[in-house]
Amino acid sequence: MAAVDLDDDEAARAIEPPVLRLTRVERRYPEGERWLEVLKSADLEIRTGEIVALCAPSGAGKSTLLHLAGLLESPDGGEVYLGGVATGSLGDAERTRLRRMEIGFVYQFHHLLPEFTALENVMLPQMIRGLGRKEAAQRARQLLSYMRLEARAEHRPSEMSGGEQQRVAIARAVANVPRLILADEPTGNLDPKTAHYVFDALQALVRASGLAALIATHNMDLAARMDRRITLDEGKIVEMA
Ligand SMILES: Nc1ncnc2c1ncn2[C@@H]1O[C@H](COP(=O)(O)OP(=O)(O)OP(=O)(O)O)[C@@H](O)[C@H]1O
Repeated sequence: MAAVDLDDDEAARAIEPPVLRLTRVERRYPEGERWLEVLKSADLEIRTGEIVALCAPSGAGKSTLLHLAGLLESPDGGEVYLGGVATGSLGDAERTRLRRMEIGFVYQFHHLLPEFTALENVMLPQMIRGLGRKEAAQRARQLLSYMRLEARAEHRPSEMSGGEQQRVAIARAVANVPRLILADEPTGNLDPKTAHYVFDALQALVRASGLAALIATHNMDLAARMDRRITLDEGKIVEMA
């Protein structure tokens, strides 16, 4: 039998469970007297190190998929696994704990707290998880400097550009060392050049920290730079060329 030649990293990745796995996931919403079937037997696997673009027309179910992957909603059928853990049978407290530990969210609008500085915004999720102020500040400074924002650490969101605010939001999303980044149009309100710059920062962080990311975007130039592209077709997840 021919030996398979894998390097150590590849071998480790092949053994470990996918960061995110959906099997035969269903989600429907009531629509008058009927049901709107948004996801119908949707399957997906995302592994460590992968950045996957989610490209689909408006209303196809991108946010629904991100909410299910982020344990913000539960499927009507099928299973969502995070790091190999089947989440369907978990109670609310366990789902919240897993979400806080494993997932970082990035939205189209940064949702930074306006009265806090960039540094404090990145410190906050860590302090909510129980880290001391000093350690949280140290990690926040590291992340901001990784994002080339050290000079903006003491600025409030209103004193920063859109691209800078979004880079702070990315630093905040990874502050608790999650395994998965879920992003909904993270560059949707940025000009094309800034969008690429923000994506560069996100990509570098995902690669450096061994995360995975699922990024909903309408920007096909950005999608082309990601490892894989998926779309939604009649409630199923389909790989794009
Ligand atoms: N809570 C809900 N109750 C009823 N219908 C819903 C609910 N959430 C979403 N929908 C419907 O499900 C479909 C998919 O919505 P979703 O927000 O996932 O799409 P999307 O691809 O993210 O769209 P967009 O790109 O416009 O944000 C839409 O037709 C939407 O109206």
